[in-house]
Amino acid sequence: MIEAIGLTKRYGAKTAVQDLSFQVRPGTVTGFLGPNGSGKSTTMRMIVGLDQPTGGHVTIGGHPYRHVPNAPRQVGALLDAKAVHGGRSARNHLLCLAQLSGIPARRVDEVLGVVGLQDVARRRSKGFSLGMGQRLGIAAALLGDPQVLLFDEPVNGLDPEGILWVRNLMQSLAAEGRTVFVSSHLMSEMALTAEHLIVIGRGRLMADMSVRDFIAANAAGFARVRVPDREPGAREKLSAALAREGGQVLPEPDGALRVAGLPLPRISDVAHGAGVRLWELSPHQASLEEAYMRLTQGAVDYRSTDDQRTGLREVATEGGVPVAAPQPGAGQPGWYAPPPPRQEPARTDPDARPAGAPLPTVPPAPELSKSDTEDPR
Ligand SMILES: Nc1ncnc2c1ncn2[C@@H]1O[C@H](COP(=O)(O)OP(=O)(O)OP(=O)(O)O)[C@@H](O)[C@H]1O
Repeated sequence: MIEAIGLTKRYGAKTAVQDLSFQVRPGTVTGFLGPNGSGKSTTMRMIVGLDQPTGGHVTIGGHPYRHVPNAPRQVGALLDAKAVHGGRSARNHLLCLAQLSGIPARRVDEVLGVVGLQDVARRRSKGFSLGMGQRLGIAAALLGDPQVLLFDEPVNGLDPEGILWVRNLMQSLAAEGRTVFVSSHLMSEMALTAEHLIVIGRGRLMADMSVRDFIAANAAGFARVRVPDREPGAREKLSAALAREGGQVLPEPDGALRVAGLPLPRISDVAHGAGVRLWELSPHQASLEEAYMRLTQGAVDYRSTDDQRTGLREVATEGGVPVAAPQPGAGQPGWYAPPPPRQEPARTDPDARPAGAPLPTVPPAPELSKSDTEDPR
């Protein structure tokens, strides 16, 4: 088990990790999520003794990494796949690591096979692609057959077959009772791989719970409702009726309605009561991505804006009329995070938003104030 207590790391005035406490337990894959620059790599480096905490401590099996008995055989990590001597072959790189840790040379060939690099084992790693480098890093982590494994963005650069392989590998390592801690920005992949999540934002703990609980706590399920296309006014009539019942109704780009806050049988009854026929009434689970976006949107440091290409493009026109350029910060089209389930649903006035109007942006999560995230010293 990995245990962090009050873990803090400052680089000069920058607080990268602040008062972080969590446990990573054996037997399950634990995902480590957070926006760019939130402190994931710093935390992982402190776990394996590559960075010293400014405050607090972190242990593996009850010991700081330096005092873990036979650490290279107990703990394996992929932290930076590029940290390889490029002039050495993949096999020689692993042989060096094996010799330093007292691992028999035959294990090198075993792990080369496990990661699928046996055919390029004698090639210099500086010619490796991003995905091949990742595979070599994973081989190094597996070398000592360790009980505790850390992977910092292991699927970065891997092809779809490689991503599936990493997913299966993580899960089988955990099923063998090992502790597996893995960071990733690929939410769909994390939803399939991890059972438990630790989410940080600006160096602070934001969530420590199962994937299922995380989605349930941060994004509500919803229903999709569709009325016959050729029944004028039916959609608006149903929207109004559902809103009166406390439903939160939003138009979907394809003309359907997204309804949160009402169970499916109630939606059906309301439609019946309003005299509106339904062509679709289907339940939908919010995704990990939606839940993650909702939780972390107030803790994102690096946010993109639309590219205005000022002075670089001709004004687009439709029939001689200039077409408005998209406005920065207007939200990502097609993306909508449902509200957390415990939030009081805001009643929707269907008259206020015509069919096909842009989907609303969600209210921001509470911002961490600067004084929360930066050490005053
Ligand atoms: N050696 C260092 N010196 C100074 N600042 C650092 C150092 N290492 C990390 N930081 C800063 O600490 C913060 C956390 O960085 P870290 O790499 O841990 O984030 P991350 O969550 O892993 O980000 P990403 O998802 O982009 O990989 C960032 O603001 C980063 O600039």
